[in-house]
Amino acid sequence: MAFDLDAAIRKIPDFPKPGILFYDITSILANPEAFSYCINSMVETYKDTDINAIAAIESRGFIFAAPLAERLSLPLILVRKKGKLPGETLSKTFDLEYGQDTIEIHKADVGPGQTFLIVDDLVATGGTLRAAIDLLTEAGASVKEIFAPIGLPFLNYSEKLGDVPVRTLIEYDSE
Ligand SMILES: O=P(O)(O)OC[C@H]1O[C@H](OP(=O)(O)OP(=O)(O)O)[C@H](O)[C@@H]1O
Ligand SMILES: Nc1ncnc2[nH]cnc12
Repeated sequence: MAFDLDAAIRKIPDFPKPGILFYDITSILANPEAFSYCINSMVETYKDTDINAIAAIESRGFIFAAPLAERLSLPLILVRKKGKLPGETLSKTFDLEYGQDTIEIHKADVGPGQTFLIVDDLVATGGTLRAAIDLLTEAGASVKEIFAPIGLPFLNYSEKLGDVPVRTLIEYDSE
């Protein structure tokens, strides 16, 4: 029988703002079987593909991307919130489900010849991932696919990400 990932995800109503149902991945991390299920599913999916680099979205995306990069022996590039990377950066500001943010990458670590998988924990509006795709593309790399364990397709992320396939382990239909 397939692993019951839904049962491993804590749902918190009205966090961080009224009307938002928060899908909390800390309950996956606190459950070794659930976390292994996520990482092993990713390894099986991407082990024989032509991706040659992984981009991880701060901060919860780092947790899922790092074990995958290590298991597949691929370079791991951090997409960080503004002001955290010490070297020369490219940056992008974008809208979130609940606010606005700016992300950055190190210019020196990304370039032509790289075919990226972008990893995050959850896709909501797709704003973060759209900004990450644009950054990596501006740097000369290409983005082959997006992976996040959780997807919220009712927030219409495919409108923003239609040109890049999104793979998830579980999707929720409404809040
Ligand atoms: O699809 P979107 O509407 O862009 O939203 C999804 C993003 O929002 C959350 O990150 P958040 O900015 O809350 O940061 P965190 O991982 O550091 O908590 C989540 O981890 C995704 O990165
Ligand atoms: N509803 C949600 N739950 C958890 N993380 C999120 N990031 C953006 N929207 C979210």
